[in-house]
Amino acid sequence: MSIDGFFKVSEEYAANPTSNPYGPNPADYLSNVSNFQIIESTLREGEQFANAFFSTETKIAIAKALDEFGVDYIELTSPVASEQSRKDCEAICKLGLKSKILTHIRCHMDDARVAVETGVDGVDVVIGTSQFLRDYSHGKDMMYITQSAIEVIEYVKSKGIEIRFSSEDSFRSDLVDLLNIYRTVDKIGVNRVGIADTVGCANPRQVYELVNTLKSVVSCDIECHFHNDTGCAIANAYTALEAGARLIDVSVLGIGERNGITPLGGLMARMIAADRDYVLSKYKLHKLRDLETLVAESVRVNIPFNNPITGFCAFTHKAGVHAKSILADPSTYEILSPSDFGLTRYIHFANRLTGWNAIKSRVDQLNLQLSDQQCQEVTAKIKKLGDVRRLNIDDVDSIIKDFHAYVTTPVVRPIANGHAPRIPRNLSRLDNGSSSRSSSKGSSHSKSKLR
Ligand SMILES: CC(=O)SCCNC(=O)CCNC(=O)[C@H](O)C(C)(C)COP(=O)(O)OP(=O)(O)OC[C@H]1O[C@@H](n2cnc3c(N)ncnc32)[C@H](O)[C@@H]1OP(=O)(O)O
Ligand SMILES: O=C(O)CCC(=O)C(=O)O
Ligand SMILES: [Zn+2]
Repeated sequence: MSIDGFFKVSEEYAANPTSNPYGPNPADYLSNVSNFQIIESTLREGEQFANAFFSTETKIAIAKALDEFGVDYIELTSPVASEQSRKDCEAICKLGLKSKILTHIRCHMDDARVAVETGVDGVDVVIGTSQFLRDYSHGKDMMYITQSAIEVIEYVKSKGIEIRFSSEDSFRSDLVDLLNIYRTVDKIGVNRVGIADTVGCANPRQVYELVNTLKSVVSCDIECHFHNDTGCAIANAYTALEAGARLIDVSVLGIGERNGITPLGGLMARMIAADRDYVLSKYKLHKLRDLETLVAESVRVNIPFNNPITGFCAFTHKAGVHAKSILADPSTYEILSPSDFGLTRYIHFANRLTGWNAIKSRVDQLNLQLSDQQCQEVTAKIKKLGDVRRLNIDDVDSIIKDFHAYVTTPVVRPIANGHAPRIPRNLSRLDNGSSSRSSSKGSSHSKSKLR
């Protein structure tokens, strides 16, 4: 069965090699992988990140940057959280952004009354439905939850703005309870229902099943919110879209409660691999790095080294086998193209894992002429020094230049006959690893010559 499936996909791809084998499966009619929207919650969930404090000016700067990036919705902290939160919400509503502005409230009329007065385009209502939260958060039963949901939803709808109802801790809630309340709120006309993996316990299979089941019960859009406690937040978001959810909650760098939620950049990476045209048509990916830098600085963290897309080594190739192929065709070892994000690809050649193809490329960049065999010889010298210590570009360039000078200088050079060639002293010094020419200047990265 799975072997049949494998051959089928392969044949399709072989027949049309421009199609994307990692993209949405056309046979999956439920999938919204090519039709998703983003609810950007840096200014709500992100404000719940332990290190976050957003001044009004910072909130406005972030909201504008998110709008320029092209997110569909911007979700803001509840206006009842504090007086300044309410004023900031009003101020952001007055910016006239293209993204729709939402605020996030508890399922309570007091919160709803304040929210609708702020000028938001919509209200995201949430209430815990798991036994944990029913016992220890608000202490209400499902009957009470349903009645207050109906009251809040009808009130917000009467104000002519969007309303979403979400169950907090959905994956630890009783399925029958969940489907009953979602069916009820769908009938009274919510714009969206939300599923929230509040504690980050869900795995992709569970996500697929819950979204798929909910899809058969409601006619409105489904939004999903995934915490990343067990590292599944991006995979769960993608799977939710495959199962028919339409909207995903994200924050810049994934900031939020504990270790946060699905990150905007990581989701972009996942989605562009699936449907590049759709993602490029909607989102200004060249702005991602500046957006992440803005948020990282305001919450005083670094962008992680292994961040999708913007991590410092996200487009750096090192091993000789990889470098050779990348130089010939970047698709060999890249599923994402750095140029889609306004970024550059690097080949890291100053190390002992390098190969002669990468070194030949460096020789060309230095405008030197060495034969393939000479490149192999100089690569061996680089590896020798790389066995002894960490290298940088200056080390490699010196070895190459010295070798080049040696092989191109017309001096008498005894070769072969069982005798070792006479090596200039400086190269010999480098070979035994005692060079005093190591420089702290320059990184050990070189721009890929191709592209
Ligand atoms: C999973 C999530 O991230 S949900 C979003 C979380 N967001 C926030 O908490 C926003 C920031 N929060 C705040 O500023 C404050 O918690 C406030 C203003 C909302 C409430 O503050 P306080 O009244 O001092 O209550 P406190 O925070 O101690 O407790 C939460 C209260 O909300 C109630 N509550 C919790 N969830 C809900 C809900 N979904 N719907 C209605 N009421 C709720 C609890 O019963 C509790 O009220 P109680 O003390 O009368 O029992
Ligand atoms: O409103 C929602 O859907 C999600 C609320 C939240 O942050 C969570 O449950 O983790
Ligand atoms: Zn959350």
